[in-house]
Amino acid sequence: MERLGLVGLPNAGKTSLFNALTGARAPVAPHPYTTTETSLGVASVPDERLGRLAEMSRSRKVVPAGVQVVDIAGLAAGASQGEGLGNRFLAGIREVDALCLVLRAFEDPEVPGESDPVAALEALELELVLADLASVEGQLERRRKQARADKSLQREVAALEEVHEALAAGTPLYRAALDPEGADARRGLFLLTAKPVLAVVNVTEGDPEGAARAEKAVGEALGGAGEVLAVAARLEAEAAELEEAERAELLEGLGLGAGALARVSAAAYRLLGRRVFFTTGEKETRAWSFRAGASAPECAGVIHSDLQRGFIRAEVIPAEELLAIGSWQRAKAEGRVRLEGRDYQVADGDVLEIRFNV
Ligand SMILES: Nc1ncnc2c1ncn2[C@@H]1O[C@H](COP(=O)(O)OP(=O)(O)OP(=O)(O)O)[C@@H](O)[C@H]1O
Ligand SMILES: [Mg+2]
Repeated sequence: MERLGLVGLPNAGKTSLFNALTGARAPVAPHPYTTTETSLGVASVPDERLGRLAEMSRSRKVVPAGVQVVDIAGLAAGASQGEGLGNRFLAGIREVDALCLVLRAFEDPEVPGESDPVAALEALELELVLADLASVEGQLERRRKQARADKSLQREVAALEEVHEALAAGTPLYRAALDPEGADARRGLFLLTAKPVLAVVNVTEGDPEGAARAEKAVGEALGGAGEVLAVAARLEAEAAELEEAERAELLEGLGLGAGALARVSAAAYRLLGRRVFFTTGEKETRAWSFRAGASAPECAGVIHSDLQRGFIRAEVIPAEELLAIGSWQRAKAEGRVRLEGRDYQVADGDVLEIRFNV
C-alpha cells in the first residue's frame, strides 16, 4: 500500500489530520513535539460507486481501498542540521511515497506557534532542500572523481549537477523543471523533494472566507506543483470519532460535504497515480487499488497471486454501466460484459471478474 507522509512544523495539526483521516485517536496537544514516534494508519478512500454496487449485489461486506498515512514528528527550523527532532523527522520522510505538507492557518492563542501558512511552507521547503543539498553534495564529489576514469558516468554527473543547481537556488525538486533524461539517475538519489506533494492548509472551523484566502495564498506559493486543500483538522478529527451516519450529518450540516477524508484521500490517489477497480458479489463488494496502466493479470494479482498465475480472461464492465443495468446476470445476458485477455489495460472504475485456473 502506498504511503502518504504528514509533514509540518510543530503544532501545525498533523496528528489532528492523521486522526481525521484514519479514525485513530493519537494524542493531540497544544504543545510542540507531542508526536515523537511516527505512527501509521490507514485512510480508506471513500467512493460512492462502492456503496451502490454493494446495494445492487446485496453484499454482506463492503471493503474500500486504502492509503497508508504516516504521522511524522514535527519539523523545526534547523532540522537538516539536527535541531528539534531533526534526524528522526528526516528518516520518517525518506520512507514515504508522497508528502502532505500540513500548514497551520488557524488562530488559537492557546496553541503556541505562528499561523502563517505561506511562511510555514517556506520553512518546510528550506529544511527539505537543505537536507537534499547535503546528500547531493556528498555524491556529486564522489561521482565527479569516478567520472574522470569512467566516461560512462558523465550523464549521471550532469543529472546531479542539474539537481544541485536547483537545490542551491532553494528550489524543491517537485517544482524544478528538470531534464526528463536525468530521471533514472535522480531516482537513485532518494531525495526528499523529488517526491510528489500536496498541501493541506489547516484552517479555523466556520470561516470559509479565511479558508479560501489561505488556500489561494498557498496555491500561489506552491506554483502549481501540488494540489492545495483547506481542512479544519480539529473539527474533522472530532467528526471521525462519531458513528458514520452521525458524522455524515455533522459534516453535511456544516457544508463540508464528505469531509476531509474523502478530499485528501482522493487527492493522494491522484498524486500517487492510483486507480481502483471493483469486485462485487453477495459475499462482498470491494475496491482494489492498482497503478495506472496495469494489465488485467496484474490487477488479478492484486486480489491474489493465484489469480495472476492462473489468469485466463477477465470479464469486464464499467461500474456506472453495470449500475445502470442493475445486475451482473442481466448485464451478461445482454452481452454487455466484455471478455478481455492478458493485454487489457484495466480502467479506473472497471468491475472485474477473473477467470483463472490453477
Ligand atoms: N483547525 C484547528 N483549529 C483550532 N485548533 C486546532 C486546529 N487543528 C489543530 N488544533 C489544535 O492545535 C494543537 C496541535 O495539534 P496537533 O497535536 O494535531 O499538532 P501536531 O502538528 O501533531 O503537533 P506536534 O508536532 O506537537 O506533534 C491541538 O491542541 C489541536 O487541538
Ligand atoms: Mg503530533
